[in-house]
Amino acid sequence: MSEALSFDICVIGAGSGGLSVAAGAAQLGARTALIEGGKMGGDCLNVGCVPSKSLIAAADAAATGRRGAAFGVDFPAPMVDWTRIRAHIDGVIAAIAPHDSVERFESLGVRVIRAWAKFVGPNTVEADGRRITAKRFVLAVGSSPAVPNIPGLDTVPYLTNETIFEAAGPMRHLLIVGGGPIGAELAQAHARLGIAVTVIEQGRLLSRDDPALVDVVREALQQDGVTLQEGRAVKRVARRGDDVALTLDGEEILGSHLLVAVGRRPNLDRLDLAAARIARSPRGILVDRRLRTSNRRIFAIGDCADLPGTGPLAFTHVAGYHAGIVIRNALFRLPARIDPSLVPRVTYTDPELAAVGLSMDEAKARFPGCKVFESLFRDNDRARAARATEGLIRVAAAANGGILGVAIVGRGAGELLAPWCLALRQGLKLSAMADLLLPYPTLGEASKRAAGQYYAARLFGAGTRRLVGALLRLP
Ligand SMILES: Cc1cc2nc3c(=O)[nH]c(=O)nc-3n(C[C@H](O)[C@H](O)[C@H](O)COP(=O)(O)OP(=O)(O)OC[C@H]3O[C@@H](n4cnc5c(N)ncnc54)[C@H](O)[C@@H]3O)c2cc1C
Ligand SMILES: NC(=O)c1ccc[n+]([C@@H]2O[C@H](COP(=O)([O-])OP(=O)(O)OC[C@H]3O[C@@H](n4cnc5c(N)ncnc54)[C@H](O)[C@@H]3O)[C@@H](O)[C@H]2O)c1
Repeated sequence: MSEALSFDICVIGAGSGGLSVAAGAAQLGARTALIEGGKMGGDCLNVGCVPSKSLIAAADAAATGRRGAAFGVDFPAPMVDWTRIRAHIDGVIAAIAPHDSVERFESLGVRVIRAWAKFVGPNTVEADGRRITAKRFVLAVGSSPAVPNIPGLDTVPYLTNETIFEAAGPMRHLLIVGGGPIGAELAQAHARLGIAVTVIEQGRLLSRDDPALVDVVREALQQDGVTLQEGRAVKRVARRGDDVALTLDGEEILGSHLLVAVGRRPNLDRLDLAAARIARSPRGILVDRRLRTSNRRIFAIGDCADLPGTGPLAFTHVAGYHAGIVIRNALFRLPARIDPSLVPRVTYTDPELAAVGLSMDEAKARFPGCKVFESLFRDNDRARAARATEGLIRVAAAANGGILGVAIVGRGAGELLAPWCLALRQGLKLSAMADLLLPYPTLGEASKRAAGQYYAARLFGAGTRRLVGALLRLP
């Protein structure tokens, strides 16, 4: 007979979302179980954010030499040693891994079970031959790379985010299907490390972002040597000797390696959701803004959750945000709800592309008096000194100065977004940013400059001039 275990809260999936819930619940005194079938740390640590940002850092080092020429400092062409790059990536993962380890979670009082979990009833799962019941379950099972239905794809070897980092090495020509964040980041990183790269995107590059800002990224990718085929679909895939051949309306492109990066699908196949009466959509487990599933004792968070009416929000910080909402709902019985409009995102190309709040078009459509203010990096003295003038900040504001959305492209855009995230979260107006006293010269002054435009028309308008004129006439 299988062992029976009972908990206050049982978390399935030890990735960004599940680990946060389990750590929080155990430290609040709840009897907590954490079930993980794959690697502790999930996608972000093992095959997502951490290895990708580590590879990008190596690629940035390779690009530094080229940037030097603009200042009169010349470097020899970079020598790329892929064995050491792989060791660097593995080293970063290994340095973070203890934080996500079984040992750490057991030391916090969590019962960690290394097995795949499957529902056998509305409040019972089975894992590793044990029956586990809990008052609350949290599903944090993440997502996997989607595989497009392209004839011939199953006849060739192809890479995904799950295999590309361990395969990191010299490649003659990397073909990437998909120009979303994964395609764009990895295309630039590989190109900077000396590999020929072609991206085939059926729509446009980074289609969720402001087209004018994406233009700046597109230009940078092309300067790094990436060939972009936008608005083109792959009709067929075939082997040509050692190469992979992609057919796009008549033309054939040959490459030595193929990376598929066309989006995600939720990891739901193993769970038997029907046994727990949990409703799902093709995009994931259906949740409300409290992250409750159709079974009110079960929550779903992170990449596997689908909140109708919002686009995909597959980010590590979203999984962490969800975890905090679930802790409040499940343990404190507070009706906490997520606010998807506060979710920021950064694509770590160089220059970076960052955004929070409404897009400029959404803001104009939803707020009739909305105005968009823009500040260019080329007008910022720090950007000029660093010769990093390709960038801009756009801010959409309501007629009363309320901040509706911000989008930034440029060096360090992700860091520049932080004060805007704070402003949106706190419901601050543009005056808060315009009033800031900032050190000179910093890139942050570009944000202040964008905000200041809202007041410039009023400050230097006829009314203020009349007032100052009257005051000047006083003795
Ligand atoms: C290449 C790449 C780069 C990325 N870069 C960034 C970035 O820079 N910034 C950012 O914010 N986001 C980034 N992301 C997205 C980020 O990795 C995910 O949004 C995040 O990992 C989602 O966390 P999660 O907890 O929902 O799922 P995961 O981290 O995927 O964890 C889910 C876990 O559940 C386990 N599991 C699944 N089913 C079961 C089951 N039945 N029983 C037991 N265990 C199960 C899995 O093995 C997995 O370990 C990137 C993603 C990729 C692929
Ligand atoms: N910096 C970050 O935060 C970061 C980085 C990487 C990934 N992520 C997360 O991971 C998610 C997945 O990333 P992604 O880039 O795989 O997915 P995505 O859905 O964001 O982009 C996929 C792209 O592939 C294109 N596409 C789909 N089918 C195609 C086909 N048959 N041929 C050509 N193009 C095709 C789509 O038009 C789309 O532009 C992201 O949405 C994001 O949430 C985040």
